[in-house]
Amino acid sequence: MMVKRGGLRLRGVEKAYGTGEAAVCALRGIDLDVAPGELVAILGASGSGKTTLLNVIGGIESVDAGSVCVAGEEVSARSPSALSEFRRTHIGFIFQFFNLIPTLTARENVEVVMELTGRGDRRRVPDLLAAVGLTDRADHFPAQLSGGQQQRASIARAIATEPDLLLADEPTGALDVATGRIVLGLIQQINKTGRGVVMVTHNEMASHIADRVLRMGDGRIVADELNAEPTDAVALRW
Ligand SMILES: Nc1ncnc2c1ncn2[C@@H]1O[C@H](COP(=O)(O)OP(=O)(O)OP(=O)(O)O)[C@@H](O)[C@H]1O
Repeated sequence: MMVKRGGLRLRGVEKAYGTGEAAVCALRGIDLDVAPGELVAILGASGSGKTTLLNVIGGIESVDAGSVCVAGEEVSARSPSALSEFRRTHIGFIFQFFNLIPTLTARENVEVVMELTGRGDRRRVPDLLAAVGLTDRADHFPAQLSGGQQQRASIARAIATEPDLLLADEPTGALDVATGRIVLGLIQQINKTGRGVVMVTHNEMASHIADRVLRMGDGRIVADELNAEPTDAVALRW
């Protein structure tokens, strides 16, 4: 039986950037439970706190108050080194602008995270690249790849370490519609292997692939809706 992973429990999470009069309050008391294996989309206006929430879940940002529990582990109140250990073990990230290392090929970008984290099986790299449709571009550098191909390489990299939870920040934001649909399809496939996914998007249509849609406004979750029938990415139109 498939094991579902990557559940979340956030309680009273607050986060501000800066101090005193210049402080910007990005999260104003977030309570959130996500079941293991759920695919959650987060929508909301620019500046509403979506990326901050994703970064708090992924242990990229610390919190000022409250607790964050991911895949059964308490993340808040960890030291920076314990946080990076947590990220290595549990989280895969996908970003809007791919964040590949420009001096490494697609294959090497996948291999290097395995080396750095000591996780994943290097013999699986060809399979990972095949799964994202990049076999014939494996030895190309990022600058020699299209945006969609770079995002596919970054997806292979994100799952190379066998994470419990995939965090995607605007994964289709820099892509055309057809390419975005392919990337969303890959995200959906990864979710079907039991991994949790939290995806920030500006695209209402992209959120239709999710089991659940959260909307943020001014540092709070202002709506939380289950999607009874998530759409297959291949059928998305926008
Ligand atoms: N490093 C930072 N330093 C200071 N303020 C920040 C920082 N990062 C984010 N903020 C502020 O925190 C608030 C929430 O930002 P966040 O990036 O989480 O929003 P968002 O919903 O992801 O926005 P967008 O859709 O534009 O990416 C905004 O007011 C933003 O200006």
